[in-house]
Amino acid sequence: MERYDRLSYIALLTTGGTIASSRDENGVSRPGAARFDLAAEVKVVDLMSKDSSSFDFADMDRIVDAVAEALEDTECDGVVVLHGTDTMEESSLLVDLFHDDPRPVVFTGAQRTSDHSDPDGPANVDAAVRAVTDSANRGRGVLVVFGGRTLPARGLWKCHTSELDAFASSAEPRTVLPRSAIAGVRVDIVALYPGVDAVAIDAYRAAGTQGIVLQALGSGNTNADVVAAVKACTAEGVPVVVTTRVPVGEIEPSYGGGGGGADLVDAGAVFSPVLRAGQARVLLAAQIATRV
Ligand SMILES: NC(=O)C[C@H](N)C(=O)O
Repeated sequence: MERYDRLSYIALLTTGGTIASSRDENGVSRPGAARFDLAAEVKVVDLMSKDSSSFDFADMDRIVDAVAEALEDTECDGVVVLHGTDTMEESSLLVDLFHDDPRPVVFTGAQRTSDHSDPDGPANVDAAVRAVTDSANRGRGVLVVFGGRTLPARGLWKCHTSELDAFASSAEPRTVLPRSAIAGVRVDIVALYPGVDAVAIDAYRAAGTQGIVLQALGSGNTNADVVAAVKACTAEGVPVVVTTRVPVGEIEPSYGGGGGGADLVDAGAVFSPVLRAGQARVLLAAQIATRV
């Protein structure tokens, strides 16, 4: 039986977000430093102090590298990452895609600023630290502990703008990729809607996109103009991944008729069975970066 009764220390990486933010006299939130009293031995690494909605792939690479660096120390029992909620689904997935170590990596953050009269950050950090020290979480990949829930990063999406349990997840099986930076990889998301034309897809293709994620309708459907534009992309070797704007349920190519999911597959697109657009984009970028 695996022994896990020793607590050396936990690495706590801070990146900004609401958990580290306070509000000015106009009620506008801005990130500062995140500090907590914790009943565990914690080594704090201040990586960034940004709202996560302004993160780019280079920022996410920095988090991946910092997690890997923390885990190089065998005395480190696991990592907690404090992160804004807006793009937690992207960063936590990217770390998970490369995380080949049984020690837990747990993301958390907050919906309320640190100067709120009843902030949610302290309880979330406390729960995240406890999750890292829980031997049951070894080998589960990257987790998000937030608002009383413990969720796998793979399949995560932010499902509420203000509720304290802001996330949901539809986990899919983990496969781990060789670690590679994704900064510089260009993958674009195209939102589809009734009457959409090929302008956005053609513009991204002209801009040199390396991959396109379609946020399609229903179980993965659109119209014939989009199918033709997808065919032009895949003919040039630009991969196209189909997701949906519907938050829950499987995505599958079950319709024909010229613009259905089956037509998209005939045009060379591939379906993302579970991941929605934000995470499908990160997965495609990582696959392009690692040339899987
Ligand atoms: N609740 C939050 O953390 C939202 C914030 N805009 C962020 O993602 O950094």
